[in-house]
Amino acid sequence: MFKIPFLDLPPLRSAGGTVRLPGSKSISNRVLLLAGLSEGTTHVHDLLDSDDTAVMLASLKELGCDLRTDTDGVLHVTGIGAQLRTADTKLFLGNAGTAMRPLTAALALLVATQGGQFELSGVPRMHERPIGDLVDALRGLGCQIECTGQEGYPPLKLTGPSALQLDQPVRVRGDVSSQFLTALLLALPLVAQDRPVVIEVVGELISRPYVFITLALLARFGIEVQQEGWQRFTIPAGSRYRSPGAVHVEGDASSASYFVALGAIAATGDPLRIEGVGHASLQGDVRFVEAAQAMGARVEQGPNWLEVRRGAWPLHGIDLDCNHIPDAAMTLAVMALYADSPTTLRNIASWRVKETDRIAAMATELQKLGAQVEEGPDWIRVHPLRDWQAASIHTYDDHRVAMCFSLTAFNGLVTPNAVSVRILDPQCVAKTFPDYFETLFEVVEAHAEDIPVITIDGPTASGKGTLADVAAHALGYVVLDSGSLYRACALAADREDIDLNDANAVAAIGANLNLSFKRGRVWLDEDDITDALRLEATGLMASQVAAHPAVRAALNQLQLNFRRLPGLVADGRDMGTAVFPDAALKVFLTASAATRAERRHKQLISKGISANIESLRQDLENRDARDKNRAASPLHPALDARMLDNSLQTIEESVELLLNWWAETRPFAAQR
Ligand SMILES: Nc1ncnc2c1ncn2[C@@H]1O[C@H](COP(=O)(O)OP(=O)(O)O)[C@@H](O)[C@H]1O
Ligand SMILES: Nc1ccn([C@@H]2O[C@H](COP(=O)(O)OP(=O)(O)O)[C@@H](O)[C@H]2O)c(=O)n1
Repeated sequence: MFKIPFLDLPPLRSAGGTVRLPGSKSISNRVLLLAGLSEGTTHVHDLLDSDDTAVMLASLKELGCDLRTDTDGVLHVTGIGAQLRTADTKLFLGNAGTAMRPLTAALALLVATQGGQFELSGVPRMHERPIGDLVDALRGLGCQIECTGQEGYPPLKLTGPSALQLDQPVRVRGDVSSQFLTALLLALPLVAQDRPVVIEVVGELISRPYVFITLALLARFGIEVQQEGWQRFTIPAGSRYRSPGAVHVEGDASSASYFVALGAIAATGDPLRIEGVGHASLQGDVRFVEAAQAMGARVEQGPNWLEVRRGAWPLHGIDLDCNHIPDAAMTLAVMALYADSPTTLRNIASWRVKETDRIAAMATELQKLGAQVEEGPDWIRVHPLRDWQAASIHTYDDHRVAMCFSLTAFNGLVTPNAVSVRILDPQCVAKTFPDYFETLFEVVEAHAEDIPVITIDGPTASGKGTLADVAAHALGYVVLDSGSLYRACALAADREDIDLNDANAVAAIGANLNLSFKRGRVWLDEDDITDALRLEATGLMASQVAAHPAVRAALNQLQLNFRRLPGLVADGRDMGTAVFPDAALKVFLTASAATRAERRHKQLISKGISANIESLRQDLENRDARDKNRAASPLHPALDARMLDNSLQTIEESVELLLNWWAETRPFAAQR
């Protein structure tokens, strides 16, 4: 996950390959609640690992469920068998609507029948998301619920016991959110032992596919709800939650929408294969596929997979009632930018009460890119965009805003003047798809020259590696420590007893280096060479082999291969002058010889390697001289490098300066 303030996406050009989707959020949290209320143990496979499921799991634990994850990642949930184990608890539910609504209903009924007190709260945004219709329905049954902040919104205090009146149908509004009905359907079996319980929906039920998921999962847990259309539901007398044993959670169909769109926009060669959802999925959002097809996507599907390619290009504008795919429909608003005519998405009033007011958010952010957008209370119209502006996209703590705006990075497919897109707070995707951006980068390609590079060159122990690591971390970029390649090459040659003056023999070793980088360690073939690499003796050998043009040529491609999405910070001697001459920012980092000798001394001592400061200084001055005076790629600043002497700076000060310089090169600096 990119835990950084912003992630810059350079122009992306094509897509292809295979994506395995994380588990569905809707299914995961419903399954968890049902397993938590059931008797017996449920073995949950492919559960989504996200903020929202973490909230539900923490709540179940608090309520006394036994949770265990085995080495295969299967979660074993032993439920409370509808019996409260704790009577007075506060639950913090973050911004997880899929936890707040059903837990409110279940706990309100449990305290009404068994006594106790629960307080349910969340983040500030959760306290702005209405829950009044559910509270009213539960109060109508006899539950005691207090809205401790504003009436109709969390936080809530649930107290009991209290008498329940179950002989009349429970009435709930269905036209604002189907989550209220889902909450009641999931919870009312708790009180349907002696008599059937009837729920009547007031108003036209929206988002029916989500209710369909609820009914299907209830059936798996032993509760067969009788349904009369979408207005009346009866939970039969004698209903009891029973664990079905194993449950496999489907891939998240809403998450699939970004990759379906990606295929429609950019899979011009191989298709984009999406594993985890298909025509047999329970989730209504798989019908996003039909909308994408209407816009031009070519889709093949099996029971649990999809393969998507570009069909029509540009895409076609559509006019669609999105009631059946409320979450996935946001993706259409971004696809609309690549269309040949305006796209109108209707019947999306529920967008206004999600993680953020999604109609307003989409309109504002699309306009930042230059798009013409119109909106109404329950609709949005997006016009095709050809004259794009680089933009910094606010994500409103809304995972879907972040994910769907990543697709705007393909603007170079409809304009010659491709622009980069900045996604603010990219870690908000943790709500449903923590590794979304990593997954995206695995199946998309950019032109190498579009992938931004920062180079940091300079003499030994000036702090290049340190600065490169911290800066790369802050930007979410890949790091190349080019010195380690020269060091590894020298080490490999030395191990084979090759004369380090034999340029061709060392170059042959360099061309076939089998290096891998795993969890901060460096491996040469089967050997962990991390520690050997850092020895001063290895540095000296590296400087020796680095003087051979043939060795430099042999290692060149290896270094270019590090230019990967979303960007690169490369440190060495000739990163800005020879390997990445087109880098957007080149820094030449120096510090006095005395300072550098002192730093290297401290560094070695801290690693338990003994060293003498005078001889270190002598060695580094010799190495500087050799690096500066060699014929092949000598150490010198690039003409367009920015000079940074950090002798008197802390690491933090150097990093801040570099990031400020970087911000100046970015097209959206003003919007930050
Ligand atoms: N600006 C700085 N101020 C103080 N110490 C620094 C600074 N930059 C780096 N160092 C320290 O100097 C040592 C050498 O830095 P390193 O990044 O390994 O240098 P290089 O990659 O240029 O050889 C490290 O222990 C590092 O913590
Ligand atoms: N891009 C690079 C990086 C390193 N090198 C050589 O490899 C040696 C070791 O590099 P390094 O970056 O690991 O060295 P330190 O600066 O960390 O001591 C340097 O002294 C250079 O001679 C190079 O020639 N070109």
